Amino acid sequence: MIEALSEAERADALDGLPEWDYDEARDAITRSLVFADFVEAFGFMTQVALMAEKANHHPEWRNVYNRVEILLTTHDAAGLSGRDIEMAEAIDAIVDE
Ligand SMILES: C[C@H](O)[C@H](O)[C@H]1CNC2=NC(N)=NC(=O)C2=N1
Repeated sequence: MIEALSEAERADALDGLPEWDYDEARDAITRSLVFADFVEAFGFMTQVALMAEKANHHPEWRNVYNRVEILLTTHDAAGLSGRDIEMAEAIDAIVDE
């Protein structure tokens, strides 16, 4: 069982993730991305999917044409955990490639 982050831990982590918003209702973080077209969006999702599978930590997400909305939370912790922070950092690195 993994622990959800405390409020102070969350505030610290979010300082380092300026592209992510906190969703209080879900105890989750979200990021919205817009790509040039569907191929770019789905290429990004493919990279994230392979990384997520390796990490055994999976995003909740939605894709509409060139837009991808991502929500990260840890089901095993019923809230935001360090695993979500690591995944957000890894997603940011893929976006910035
Ligand atoms: C059994 C397996 O380890 C769990 O179901 C993993 C898989 N992927 C997961 N993904 C997310 N986002 N949260 C989890 O708690 C989680 N748990």
